[in-house]
Amino acid sequence: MPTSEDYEGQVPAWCPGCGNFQILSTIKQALVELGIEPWEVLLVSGIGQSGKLPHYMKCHTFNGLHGRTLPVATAAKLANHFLHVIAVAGDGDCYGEGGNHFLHAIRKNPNITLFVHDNQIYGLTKGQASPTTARGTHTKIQPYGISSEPLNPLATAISLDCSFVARGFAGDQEHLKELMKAAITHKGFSLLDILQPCVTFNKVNTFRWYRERVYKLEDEYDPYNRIKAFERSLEWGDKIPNGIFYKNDKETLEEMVPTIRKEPLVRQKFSIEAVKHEIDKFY
Ligand SMILES: Cc1ncc(C[n+]2csc(CCOP(=O)(O)OP(=O)(O)O)c2C)c(N)n1
Repeated sequence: MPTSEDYEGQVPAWCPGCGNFQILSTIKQALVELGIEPWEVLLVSGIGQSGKLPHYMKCHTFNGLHGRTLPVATAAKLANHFLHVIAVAGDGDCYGEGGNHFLHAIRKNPNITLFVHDNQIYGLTKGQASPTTARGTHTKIQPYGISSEPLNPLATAISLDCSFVARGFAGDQEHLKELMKAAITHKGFSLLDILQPCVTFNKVNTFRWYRERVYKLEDEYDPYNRIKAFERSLEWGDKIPNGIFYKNDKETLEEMVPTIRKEPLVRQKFSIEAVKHEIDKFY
């Protein structure tokens, strides 16, 4: 069985008090409790403070371009679907620069896990607005206030019939760990949006601000009811629900590709005849 030390990477270079520390230690705890060995995991990221997370863990890692986390993660999963592929991204990285990929990864439904460190700001580049920044927020380069409506990632994902949609809070690690475990073990594209205070550039959505508002979805809440899930995903303000909002059991991308059903692509011998044979079957 793996231990947390097996996953130990470099010392993080984040600001003291950053919510990313809790996310990092919770990912390690979740993987250890699931009995997943470091060599069975691929962590993929783009660019940002959150994008640095794979450097701080010892497992397979890929640090790609800003916004391109999901195409890399999807390709890796198709190449070796025996790996647990976990993509980590910031709200800017995933919903802004990578917004197009976010929509289409949900539609494709590869069996990968996505953790979004949602601090409602661009952290690495020092505090510009991201797609989840509240309307009217003032930043150093948006002194008149943000004019755009914030993107609601959960509502967007549910509207696209995403296979698993959840939200957690970096300040409640026990609950976050259970959500991470559920997301990793779910078969299908799993989104876990994580409320992650940025102590340096977001002075509004602080740990205290969240603690006063977050609550867990009720035990009797049914995550298979898509319409109810959509309604709950719109709740934001004085009360912010966390938990598993929605899930379904639909077929994954890998299951729909007949050539990799039995054996991952990386373990197959490449032969042009075999490829021609597969193509001929369809035409
Ligand atoms: C294509 C491209 N556009 C812009 C940048 C500059 N850039 C690097 S990180 C970043 C924002 C990161 O914010 P977010 O994804 O929310 O992550 P955080 O740092 O808050 O964790 C930007 C705009 C870049 N590296 N590449």
